[in-house]
Amino acid sequence: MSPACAELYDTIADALVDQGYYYTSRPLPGLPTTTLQQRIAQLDAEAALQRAGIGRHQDHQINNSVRRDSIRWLSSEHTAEREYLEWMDGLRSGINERLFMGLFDYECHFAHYPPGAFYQRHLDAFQGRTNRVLTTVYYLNDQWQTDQGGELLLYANDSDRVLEQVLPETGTLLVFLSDRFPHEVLETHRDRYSIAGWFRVNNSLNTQIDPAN
Ligand SMILES: O=C(O)CCC(=O)C(=O)O
Ligand SMILES: [Fe+2]
Repeated sequence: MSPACAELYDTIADALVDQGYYYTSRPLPGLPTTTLQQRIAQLDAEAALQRAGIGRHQDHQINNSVRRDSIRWLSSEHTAEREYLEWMDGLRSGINERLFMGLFDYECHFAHYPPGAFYQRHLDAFQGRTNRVLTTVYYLNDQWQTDQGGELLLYANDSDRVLEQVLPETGTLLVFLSDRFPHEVLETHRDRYSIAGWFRVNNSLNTQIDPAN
């Protein structure tokens, strides 16, 4: 691990302890941008993204009033995707070494929100009822302007207080405890690309489905 990474993991771990989330709009060392932008553009052109639903397996359903994005899960078969997954695996060990969170694996999907798309306020996990413990969102849109909508609003738990209003600008990364922070994606006025992911614990006793993803 390079000193730059160790320092970054310290910063992220400290932020998670202090406030439950970490947010930076500064591109991070080793985290790809251009290759992932090219990859999602290619997938989009090939119509390889599919409308996201809510609920899992037999409960999976498309609900236009809740979310209107299209997604595709990343896999390590493609170079750009693998580099992203490897970076997140480094972060996983970095956080485990510092906070003993027992993060076991990581899953993530590309998401495309076309103009008019949004995702209503939701929690990624309910307390004690999921194995998703830490959410990441990474953005891939150059030159996002404040009048283009599509911001992510991160709320304080059980209140309407907005903690962060995040422009989905290339290189911006947000990491937060999945069961603590309600959030929403405001209606976007231009195509909006991102990667949403979840670090999970290995909780095989847990049979509950995850809400909303
Ligand atoms: O794209 C974003 O800003 C957040 C997406 C999200 O909340 C989710 O996929 O659960
Ligand atoms: Fe979410």
